Amino acid sequence: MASWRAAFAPFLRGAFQVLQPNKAAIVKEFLLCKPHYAPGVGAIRNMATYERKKPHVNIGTIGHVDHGKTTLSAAITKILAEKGYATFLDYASIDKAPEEKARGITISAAHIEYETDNRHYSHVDCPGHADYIKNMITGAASMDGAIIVVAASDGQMPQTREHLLLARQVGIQRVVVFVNKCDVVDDPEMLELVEMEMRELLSSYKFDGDSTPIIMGSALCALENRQPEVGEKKIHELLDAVDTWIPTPVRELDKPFLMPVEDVFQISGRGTVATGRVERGLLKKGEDVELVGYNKVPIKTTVTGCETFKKELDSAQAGDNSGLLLRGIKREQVRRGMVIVKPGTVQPKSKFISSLYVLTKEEGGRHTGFGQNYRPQMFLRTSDVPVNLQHLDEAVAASGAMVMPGDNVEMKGEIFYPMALEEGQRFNLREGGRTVATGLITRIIE
Ligand SMILES: Nc1nc2c(ncn2[C@@H]2O[C@H](COP(=O)(O)OP(=O)(O)OP(=O)(O)O)[C@@H](O)[C@H]2O)c(=O)[nH]1
Repeated sequence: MASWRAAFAPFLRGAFQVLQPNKAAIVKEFLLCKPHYAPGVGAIRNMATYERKKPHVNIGTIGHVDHGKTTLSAAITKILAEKGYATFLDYASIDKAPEEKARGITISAAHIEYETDNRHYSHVDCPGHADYIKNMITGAASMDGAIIVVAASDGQMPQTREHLLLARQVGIQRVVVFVNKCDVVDDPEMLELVEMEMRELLSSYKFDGDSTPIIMGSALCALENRQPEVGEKKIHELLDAVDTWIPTPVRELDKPFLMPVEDVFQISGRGTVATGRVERGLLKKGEDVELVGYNKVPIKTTVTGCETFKKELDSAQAGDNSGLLLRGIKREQVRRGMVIVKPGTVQPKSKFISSLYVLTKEEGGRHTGFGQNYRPQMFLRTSDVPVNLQHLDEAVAASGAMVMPGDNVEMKGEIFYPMALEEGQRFNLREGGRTVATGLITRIIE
């Protein structure tokens, strides 16, 4: 261990010199083996090679604030660590949010690595607080399936519903429900009610409400080694349900490479690393790429290193949670929301036609309608940019017609930056801290 640290000492010192003290502390955390925190960011040097022995799946915990997502994430690593399938991460090392908030930097979702007998997982623990929903969206954007955590003591709450809706919108087909805190609820009727209401809610968001596995347990009991019948046993049941109910996605390996950027880091002496989940294709170390988004002309560069969870990858491929080391690129040139693509395959665009569904008040949306030139924030892959919306039909626009909550409409959109827009892509519109509409790009105009 000592020699390991000694090897890194000059590297760490270099990093600290160029960074503000608070940022330096964060970089130190990345480097001193916190593999759950940023899957693609290690030192990209002298590391083990990642072996693709099991199918890889991206999942995560979603749900209302304080319902137990972080406790459950910690409990999963504890139970799997006993089988040698994970590194045990206690609650404090996963729950970074308060610390990050105090430092005034973006609250991000924490990534955790583990495996079961059948699959290898990257797990993201999404912050539940409504203020952090933006990060939940980008976290969920990289999930293939999710564990929705709902406390038996509260039942479903606003973010239970909002997270489920967003999960649906970012393309998650199946979720598993973990009804947590069952250690403090004795009344079987109350548990039955929570289950029944969750099944109804799932169906209302077009998940399979009848067949979705619902596990009743206690993450805290599992973590604290007590009441194994609601603790450890239920974590095993949950993992079995995840293994069997959430399908291994078919990855689009034969398409041109595309990875939306979730985060960017400067590794002193090495360069800039962009992390994210590869959406499609395959990229080998040494290949040229372009950064598309926010600029009219894509930025050209070469990927000189790929890694996942501090292990080196020969190639980053669809589904991988990766970090890509970009040659000759400054930290400031890369932004969350850009995409890294095979050169020439994606052009930045800003005008499109979309099919929109406007959420009702009951779904957490607006109470009133909106008219011509409505300007909410558009969330697309990992980006969020302001958008201007207009009626397609000029006569309708001239009449001053309003779009009302509950409406399905076709509208023209223009975003304020050229981004990697594609037909068939889903997005969300948000305003004042809530999701107001969900949409689908049906045609690119320009
Ligand atoms: N009694 C009981 N308490 C629990 C259980 N699981 C979590 N808690 C407690 O509930 C509180 C919230 O748990 P967290 O894991 O932080 O909840 P969270 O959903 O991750 O919260 P955010 O990250 O803020 O959205 C903590 O005080 C936990 O100790 C459980 O199974 N039983």
